[in-house]
Amino acid sequence: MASEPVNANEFRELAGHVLPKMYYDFYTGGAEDQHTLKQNVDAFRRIIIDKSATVLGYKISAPIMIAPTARHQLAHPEVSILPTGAQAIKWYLSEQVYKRRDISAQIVQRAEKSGYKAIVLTVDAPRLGRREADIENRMVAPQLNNFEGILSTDVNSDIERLKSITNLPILFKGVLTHEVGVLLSTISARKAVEVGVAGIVVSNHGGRQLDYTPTTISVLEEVVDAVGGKVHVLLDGGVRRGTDVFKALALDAQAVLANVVARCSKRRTLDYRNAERCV
Ligand SMILES: Cc1cc2nc3c(=O)[nH]c(=O)nc-3n(C[C@H](O)[C@H](O)[C@H](O)COP(=O)(O)O)c2cc1C
Repeated sequence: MASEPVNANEFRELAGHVLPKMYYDFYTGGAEDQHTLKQNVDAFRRIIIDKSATVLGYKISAPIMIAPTARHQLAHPEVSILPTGAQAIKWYLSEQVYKRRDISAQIVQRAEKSGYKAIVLTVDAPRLGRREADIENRMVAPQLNNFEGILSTDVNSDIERLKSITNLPILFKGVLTHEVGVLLSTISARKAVEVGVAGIVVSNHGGRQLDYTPTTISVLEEVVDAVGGKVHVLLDGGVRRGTDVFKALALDAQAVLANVVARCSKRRTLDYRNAERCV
């Protein structure tokens, strides 16, 4: 042990150095051959967690992706350059779809040619959020005057337009609710499934668009339940630690299980390990 103990095993090892053997053995020992005691620990050790996940048919080593963020150049002129050897699976983020099919087609085809594997359509940014710090700092977004009237904000038309120009899977980013209009998001999980997206990102744009929307982690279960396993569900917002990822995964699993239980409710007993039999 190098310095201070950092886990239970190292505390036990330290105790072995400082306690009389009689007391150390009393605290740490088991019955007879101590087989069960060792087996308890070994049983956990034998379980190897495979953290990999599959998204849109691509295997990723952990269920973690990087959310799109604009204007990296404000931090550093070269900061948004992807390393040549990057193993990343890139998805193209589209804030808006253009009313003119040829402009949309041009952009999407460029993304396809550059090896992007999906189109992510941000559905919670028909206009920029009121960011008061930006107002105070006079950090005014460049006006997109040239685009006036050519951007669409109608999700139904957007998805049809996108589908007509690409075979790439399409995801909606910015879904917060299962039903249209129940909460504040313009698009619900059910609607997203209905119009044929491959996945949705539960997101409130990191709280940068509309204040007082629900937190993403609080609506995850409802959304997972609503899509019933038909499309991928991703989440962003407030994820700051690896344990946050596992909390989200746990809620996701809970929602899936609840869904299965609901569908199996007519059965007298439910074998959770074979729950898919009820589906
Ligand atoms: C500086 C910044 C710029 C962003 N730009 C975009 C953007 O252009 N399009 C978009 O869909 N989301 C954008 N987002 C939102 C992120 O994709 C993501 O939804 C959000 O940051 C997640 O919340 P978190 O910051 O708490 O992790 C941006 C976020 C930040 C912090």
